[in-house]
Amino acid sequence: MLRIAIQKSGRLSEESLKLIKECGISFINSSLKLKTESTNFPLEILYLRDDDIPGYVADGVADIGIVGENVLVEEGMQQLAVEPLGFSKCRLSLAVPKSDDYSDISDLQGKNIATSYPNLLQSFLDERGVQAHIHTISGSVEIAPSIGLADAICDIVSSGSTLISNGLKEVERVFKSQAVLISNQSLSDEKRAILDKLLFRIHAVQRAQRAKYILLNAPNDKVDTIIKLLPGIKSPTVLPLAEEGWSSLHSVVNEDDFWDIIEKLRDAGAEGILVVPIEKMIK
Ligand SMILES: Nc1ncnc2c1ncn2[C@@H]1O[C@H](COP(=O)(O)OP(=O)(O)OP(=O)(O)O)[C@@H](O)[C@H]1O
Ligand SMILES: O=P(O)(O)OC[C@H]1O[C@H](OP(=O)(O)OP(=O)(O)O)[C@H](O)[C@@H]1O
Ligand SMILES: [Mg+2]
Repeated sequence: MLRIAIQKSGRLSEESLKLIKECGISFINSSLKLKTESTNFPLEILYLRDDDIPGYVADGVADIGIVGENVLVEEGMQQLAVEPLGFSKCRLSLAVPKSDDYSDISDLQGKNIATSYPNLLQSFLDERGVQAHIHTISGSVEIAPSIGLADAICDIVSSGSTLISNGLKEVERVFKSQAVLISNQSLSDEKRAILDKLLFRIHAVQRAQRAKYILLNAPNDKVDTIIKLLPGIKSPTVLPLAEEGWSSLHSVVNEDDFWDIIEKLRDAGAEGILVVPIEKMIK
């Protein structure tokens, strides 16, 4: 049995649970139970505060975990990282009151900065030769300038709406983060084998998230031109349509190239283009 620690409630919880479910791992989810066992995979889930997850994984209380890279690096536990998971993307940024004249980082020399990430902030300031007073608080950081607690803040930003609502503007990006899978460094062979199985499933889910299945119809004389437009795929499926002189082409395209390709395909004579999500993709 492998033990995974995930955040009980917060910005990582929903996506962490979704990933586990998309891997075909079932469990009974109750908001009151802080430990559950999967009914069809050797996995036990522990629901914890995110800040505690790296420590528990390092100590072997949990075998693996999902946590923000910002927390992992803040706690000096980068060595536990297995791989990024592509969700809970955000940045750690410095912000000042919107009416401040800010030109560069030297403006923060000697200032008070409130943050929940003192280590990440300290190394950012050190690298730039700026000395400031770091005031560590555990939450509601954006309130600090308006109550006279600090001149600036360093906190998580995603859409930027919390900053705007609190009369602040983002002035420096300190760290880019996303959710990361972490693991204890001395797993037994049995646990390592379960982790490999889980990683195999995670990769299939991740590959599918980036890919779309595309189906289109084209006159036979356009098929060769259209095949050349489909990137990265050696050989798309070509099937004859019931209508004489027409074919149906099936292929997989990357989400990032999607709109670009769709336009080119249409210009090349493709019709009835269907784009369908893919649930799992095994190489
Ligand atoms: N607005 C956001 N958008 C995307 N990701 C975010 C956002 N805010 C935080 N995160 C990421 O999610 C992680 C957890 O954020 P959250 O705000 O839920 O933490 P918390 O309040 O410390 O939770 P806990 O109660 O577990 O200690 C952060 O460390 C960061 O990596
Ligand atoms: O740029 P935005 O999209 O506004 O997101 C940023 C906010 O999100 C996080 O807080 P959260 O809402 O998770 O609450 P918390 O402070 O209680 O953790 C973070 O601490 C910021 O305050
Ligand atoms: Mg926390």
